[in-house]
Amino acid sequence: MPLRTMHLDPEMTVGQLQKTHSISSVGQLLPYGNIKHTGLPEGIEELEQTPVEFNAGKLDYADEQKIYTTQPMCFDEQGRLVGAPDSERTECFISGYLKRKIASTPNIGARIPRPSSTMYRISESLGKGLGMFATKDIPAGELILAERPLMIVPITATTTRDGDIPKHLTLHQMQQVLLQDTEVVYKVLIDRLEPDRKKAFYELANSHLHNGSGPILGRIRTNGFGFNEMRDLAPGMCGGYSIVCDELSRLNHSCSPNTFHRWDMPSFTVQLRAARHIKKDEEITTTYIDLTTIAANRQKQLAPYQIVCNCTSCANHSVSDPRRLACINWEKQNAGYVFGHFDPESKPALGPLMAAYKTYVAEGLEATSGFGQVLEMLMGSCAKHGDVPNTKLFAKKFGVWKLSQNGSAGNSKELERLLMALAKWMSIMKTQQKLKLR
Ligand SMILES: C[S@@+](CC[C@H](N)C(=O)[O-])C[C@H]1O[C@@H](n2cnc3c(N)ncnc32)[C@H](O)[C@@H]1O
Repeated sequence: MPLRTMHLDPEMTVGQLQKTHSISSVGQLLPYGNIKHTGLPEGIEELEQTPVEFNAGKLDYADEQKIYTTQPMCFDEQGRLVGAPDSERTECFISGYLKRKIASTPNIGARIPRPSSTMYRISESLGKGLGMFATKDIPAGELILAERPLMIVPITATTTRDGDIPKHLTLHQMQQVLLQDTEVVYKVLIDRLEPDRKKAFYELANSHLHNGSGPILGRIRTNGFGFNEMRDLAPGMCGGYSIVCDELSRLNHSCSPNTFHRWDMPSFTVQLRAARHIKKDEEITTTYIDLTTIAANRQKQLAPYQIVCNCTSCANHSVSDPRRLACINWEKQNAGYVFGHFDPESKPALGPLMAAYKTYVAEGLEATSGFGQVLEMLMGSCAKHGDVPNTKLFAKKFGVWKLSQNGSAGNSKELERLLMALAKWMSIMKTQQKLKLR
């Protein structure tokens, strides 16, 4: 069972805990809220950071070895390794496994995609600090921003004390040691950031002021994104990473977010796209949590961010909860659905599909995979029923949804391909129907 889900006695000692768990697994148990005794316990000296070697081209590390590295690697026309420009460098503390995975990505260090124009401003958002707002109408699927992160670090607290933590410390004290050590380990990265990027990092919000996290870790915990593509998947490792950006860190949470975000390995960027039409001056939002649950559970998930959400769904939970439950049930009924494998021989009833579509839209859940599923099934079902206008309509919507998930640069091209494939499929079906009629 992951340590995170266990109820451990904070007064249990390190010696007792080590019988069943590794020290590093305690780093996953980051405390939040107001903690009484923070800082290094008496008698524990501050961690001394040993000199750090940076070697961009070196790859022969053990999978689990954690290394400091500046990414992404970029190559000149002759194929020689050159760094990215200062303002486009990401400072990382990652495993040897992940460094190799990044290095083996085709076209790594690709150009950062640029949106067609500037579409947002950062300004005050009532009761939420700063936020991101649309400066024009943004159509669904549009790229709003692609940003190379400031830093990438493990999601857990980290130490280089290696087994040197006294056995008499309590779990709570040990957490505090790990939090302090993490600050020392990550300071190396922050000090390597180009001055404007370093300033941008320290200007980020920090909602972890009273739990023992230092100014660096507090900001990382407040602002980091996590992505499946950036995980340690080598045997025996399951570590996730926290990816901290500058502008994208200003995205506030909503339980009905109007954007998708994804990690694009070749350009080494986090990419933000509109999940539905966003009106000028509307706040641009993302989600920090799992959306497919009722308001009370969402509030629990938001507690570590010190957020009491008052989005429309939370504020009107008596109306919203039944709709969310309908979406959750729909996803359960269709669990195991594989995109692109819609069975043209099946003829799902249009009524329940249209009802599911309307519920997702009413709940503002366009950014979920369930919504993509509804769109693809609707597209197929309309085609099967010979409803050409609605097939086109849902094919277009599904194309936009898919684009936002996959993020290929040429949006109209991908859509065109999808429509052509669909047209071909419909003409085959028409021919089949004709053959049946004869
Ligand atoms: C990633 S930052 C977002 C940007 C932040 N508002 C700022 O000023 O830089 C996360 C923090 O913003 C605030 N926040 C984000 N979404 C919120 C919401 N829906 N309601 C209240 N506060 C929110 C919380 O303080 C949270 O810890």
